[in-house]
Amino acid sequence: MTADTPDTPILSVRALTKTYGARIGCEDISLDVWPGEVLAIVGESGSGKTTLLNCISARLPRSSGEVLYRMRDGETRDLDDLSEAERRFLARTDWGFVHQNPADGLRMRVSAGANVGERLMAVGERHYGQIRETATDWLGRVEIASDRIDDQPVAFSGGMRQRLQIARNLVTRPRLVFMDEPTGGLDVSVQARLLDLLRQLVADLGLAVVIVTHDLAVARLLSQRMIVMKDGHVIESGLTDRVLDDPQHAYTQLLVASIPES
Ligand SMILES: Nc1ncnc2c1ncn2[C@@H]1O[C@H](COP(=O)(O)OP(=O)(O)OP(=O)(O)O)[C@@H](O)[C@H]1O
Repeated sequence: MTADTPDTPILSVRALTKTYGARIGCEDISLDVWPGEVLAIVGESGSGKTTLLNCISARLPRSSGEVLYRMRDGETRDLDDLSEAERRFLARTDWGFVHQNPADGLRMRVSAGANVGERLMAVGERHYGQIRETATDWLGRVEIASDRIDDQPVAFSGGMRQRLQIARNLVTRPRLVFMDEPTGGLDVSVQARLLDLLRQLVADLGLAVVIVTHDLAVARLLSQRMIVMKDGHVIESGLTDRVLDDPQHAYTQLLVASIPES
C-alpha cells in the first residue's frame, strides 16, 4: 500500500540553496511535487536547473534548505536524515533518474535485458524466467523489438538507448522520476516519438515527475506545472498552460516568444 494521496506532496523543497564557492548554483528555492503530477523546471543554460534537480534528488549535497520526501509508509523524512543505505534503496526502488545521455544511466556493455533485469534484482526479484519475461514486456512497452533483448546498448541508436534507459527506470514502478533533458541529444523526429511515449507511460503509471528542460515545447507537452529559473532563482511558476499562454515576467515572455510556431 502506498500513502500517495493527492492532497499531500510527495516531495517538498524548502529554501534550498546551493553555492559553488562564491558562485550561486540556485538560491532559496521552494517547491512541492504532488503525486501523479509532472513538474517542469525550465530556463536557459546556466540558470541552475541541473543544480536544483541534483540537489532535490540527493545526488548533490545542498548548502542549505530542506528536501522532505514522503516515504511509502506515509512518513515524511528529510533526505539529510536518511542513512546512505536508505538513500541508495530509495534511488533503486522509489525513484528513477533519466539522464540526458543514456550512457550515464545504462550499462553499455551488458545486454538490454540485463539492463532492465538488474533493477528488478535490486528490489529482490530472483526468478530468472520471471525477470526475463518482465524485461521482455518492458522492452515492448518502449518499442524495442524482443529479438534485441540480448544485444548491448552500444549497438543501439540514440533513441533506442534512451527508450531502454526509460524502461530500466520504470520497471520497478518508482513513485517519483527525475529527468534531465531526456530528449536533449536526439533528432527532432526521434524526440517527438519519445515524448509521445513518455507522456503515455507517465499517464499510465500515474508517475510524479520532475523534468528539467530548456525546451518549452517539451514542458508544454509533458507537464502540468512549471517553474521558470533565471540566474539561480525561480522567477515565475504556475500551471504550464497559464505560464506559457500568459507569462507574467518579462524574461518568461522572452522565452515564450522564442518558441517556434508549430
Ligand atoms: N560543479 C560546478 N562548479 C562550479 N560551478 C558550477 C558547477 N556546476 C554548475 N555551476 C554553476 O552553477 C550555475 C548553474 O548551473 P547549472 O548547470 O545548474 O545550470 P543549468 O540551467 O542546468 O544549465 P545547462 O542547461 O547548461 O546544464 C552556473 O553558473 C554554473 O556555472
